[in-house]
Amino acid sequence: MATGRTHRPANRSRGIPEATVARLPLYLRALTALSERSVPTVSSEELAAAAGVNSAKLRKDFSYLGSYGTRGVGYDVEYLVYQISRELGLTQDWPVVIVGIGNLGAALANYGGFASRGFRVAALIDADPAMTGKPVAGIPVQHSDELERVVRENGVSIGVISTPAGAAQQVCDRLVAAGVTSILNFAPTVLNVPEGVDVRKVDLSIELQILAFHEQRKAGGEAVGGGVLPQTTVGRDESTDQGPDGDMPAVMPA
Ligand SMILES: NC(=O)c1ccc[n+]([C@@H]2O[C@H](COP(=O)([O-])OP(=O)(O)OC[C@H]3O[C@@H](n4cnc5c(N)ncnc54)[C@H](O)[C@@H]3O)[C@@H](O)[C@H]2O)c1
Repeated sequence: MATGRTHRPANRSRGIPEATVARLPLYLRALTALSERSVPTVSSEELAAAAGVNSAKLRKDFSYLGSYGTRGVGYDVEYLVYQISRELGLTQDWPVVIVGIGNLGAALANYGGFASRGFRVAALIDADPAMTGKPVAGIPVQHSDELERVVRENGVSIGVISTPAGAAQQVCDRLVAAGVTSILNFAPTVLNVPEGVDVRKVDLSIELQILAFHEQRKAGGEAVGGGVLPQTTVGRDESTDQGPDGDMPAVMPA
């Protein structure tokens, strides 16, 4: 099996840099909050602050969408919500399957934020026969023997893996063979996937390690190797305010 790509510099269809794609959900979240308050327009500075992103970067990102705002007025909130949703493919419903319904899988299944963003949890799958038929978040868990049928019948293209690390590659292979082309992997292991399959990896312990690094630096001011590190990143949200083409999101390419 071919090794999965770990870096995709630009969005396949429109040449949007991957770092911009990673920030679009942040803009969308901030814009949705404005929309809910019926705010009609927003300046790049206000939106950048709400999204936790630098405003020059925001303007550059929006230029990829062909959205330049109106001088003195700003950006039309509703139109930007529509544009970003369309760009992210959120104007359609995405059935998602979660495999591994333990502590994490159950928490994910119970998370209401997926449905409100167009991700419908179509099925829950677990290898433990004792789990079969048990409802989690109102959805009966199905045995992993059913994985291929469930993927096919629900037209699932996004799979979430929350199994132990040792089972993740095998689960991934079965999901891909069944037709899944995007994987969100929570298991602490690197997955190999064929060309054309996207893997994103979430690892909260890595985020904590990065915070620990900064805590250590704040406490001592000394960098690894004895040199004092530059102060520019202190107080920055490194998951959103990235370097020139740097990308350190909480959800990482696998
Ligand atoms: N990414 C993160 O930030 C993060 C945070 C917490 C946990 N995790 C990881 O998520 C995974 C799940 O953690 P947890 O605490 O929910 O574990 P858990 O033991 O509570 O649940 C794992 C579930 O996977 C099922 N399972 C095992 N093999 C399977 C297979 N082949 N097919 C289908 N289901 C299978 C088990 O029956 C069990 O229900 C672990 O790999 C853990 O390291 C990641």
